Amino acid sequence: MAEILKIQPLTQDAFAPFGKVIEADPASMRYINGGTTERYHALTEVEAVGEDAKVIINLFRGSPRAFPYAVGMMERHPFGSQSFSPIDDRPWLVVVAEDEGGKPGRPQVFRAGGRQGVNYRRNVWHHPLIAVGAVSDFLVVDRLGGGVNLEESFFDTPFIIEQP
Ligand SMILES: NC(=O)N[C@@H](O)C(=O)O
Ligand code: NI
Repeated sequence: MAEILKIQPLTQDAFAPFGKVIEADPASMRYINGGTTERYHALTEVEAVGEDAKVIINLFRGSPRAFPYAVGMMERHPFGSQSFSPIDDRPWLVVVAEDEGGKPGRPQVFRAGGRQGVNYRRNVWHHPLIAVGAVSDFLVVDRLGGGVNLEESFFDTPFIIEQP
C-alpha cells in the first residue's frame, strides 16, 4: 500500500540536513550601489568537484506535475550541488531524503513559496523538479564536468503526494 507523504513548510531549520533555502534573509542583507540595492550576501555556496568541474547556470522550464503524484524515484549528484530558484513567483514542491546505506530513506516533502529556492548539497537525495499549477521557470546552478554526476534510485513502492 503506497504511503501518503505529508507536506511541510520549507524553513531553513527543517531543510538544514539537505542544504540551504535561498531566500531574502534579512540577516544577510547589506545595502550596495549607493543604497539603491539590497544585497542578500553569500546565501549558500556552490560545490563542483572532480574532473574538469565547472559551475554553470541553467534555466529549467518545468511543466506542472499532475496530482496525486507518485514519488517513485530519487536522484543525487555526487560531484556537485544543485540549486533551484523560481523566477515566476509561484509555489513549488521540494522532495528530499536522508541517505540510508546508499539508498534514499523515506522522502520528505516541503512546500516552497514563490520566492524560496533551495540549494541541494552535493550527494543529497532529491526528486527532480516538481513544478505546480503552471509551467514554471527556475534558475538552476549546478556542476558540469567529467564523470557521471547522476545517481538514481527507485523505490519498490512509490510514495504519494496527494495535493500540493
Ligand atoms: N536532469 C537534471 O538536470 N535535473 C535534475 O537534476 C533535477 O534535479 O531536476
Ligand atoms: Ni537533480
